[in-house]
Amino acid sequence: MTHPLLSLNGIRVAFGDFTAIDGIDLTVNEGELRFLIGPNGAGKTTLVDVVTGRTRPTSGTVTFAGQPIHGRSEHRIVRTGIGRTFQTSVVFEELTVTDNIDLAAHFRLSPLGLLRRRRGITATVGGVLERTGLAPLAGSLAGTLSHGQRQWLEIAMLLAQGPRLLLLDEPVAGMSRAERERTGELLTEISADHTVVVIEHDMEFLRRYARDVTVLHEGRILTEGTVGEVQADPRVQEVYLGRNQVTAPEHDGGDMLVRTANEEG
Ligand SMILES: Nc1ncnc2c1ncn2[C@@H]1O[C@H](COP(=O)(O)OP(=O)(O)OP(=O)(O)O)[C@@H](O)[C@H]1O
Repeated sequence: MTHPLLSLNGIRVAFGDFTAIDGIDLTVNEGELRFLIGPNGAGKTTLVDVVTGRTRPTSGTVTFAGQPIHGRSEHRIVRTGIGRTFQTSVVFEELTVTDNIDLAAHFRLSPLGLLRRRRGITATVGGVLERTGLAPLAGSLAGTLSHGQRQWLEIAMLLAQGPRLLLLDEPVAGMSRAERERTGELLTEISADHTVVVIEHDMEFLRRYARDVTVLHEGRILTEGTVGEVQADPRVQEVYLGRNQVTAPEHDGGDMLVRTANEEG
């Protein structure tokens, strides 16, 4: 049985005269690991911003765990169990890995509660350190971590908040091959007991770790399906290929998608 955890209905977002999201219906079921792809400017981040309350939709509804959440503040939406990472890092560099996770775990406390909290490695923090492979770095300052380790710390901080839905914005951008592999394994493992939505440009990563893929283009859903179905869709190839012919892409994902599709086709 599949249960919808997140449903977007008729979402539209206009910035002045420009329509960034143009009528999107999207359902993510409990336990899914869903990848959201699309060329630069397709509307992926804006869509995630709508879910997290950072951007109010011009029209449409967002339902999470059976409750309408559009119109709620970002703060309240986090408390309903939706966590996200950003393309830019949000860790406290001068704090240790443990302290960063510990602070995230206590995000529901008031400033006074935060000061009075029990510090150190609680069961939640310890569990997250183990799960993300950061236990050996527990006492290291976040500012000294490698790029990959920093990304894992951000995922660890999300996990510590106990969300039901994790939204990850380009988690493997800038990572080495080994770091991408470790991240893929981590996402697969996390998705065993969380629902995860990943925005990603890295097509090799997508091909290895994605189950279901939604392709956005110009603020609309172009297609949805398994990785194989999406790669084989001529409209998807055209969108990426067309874009590559017109402008040099910021990321190499489009090129890789087409190459992959041709290799397999
Ligand atoms: N605050 C804003 N004001 C005006 N236009 C915006 C704003 N935010 C996003 N846009 C525009 O909306 C469109 C969708 O942007 P968005 O960042 O959601 O795309 P994306 O698919 O995440 O792209 P990328 O892969 O480059 O991150 C783009 O044309 C962008 O310039």
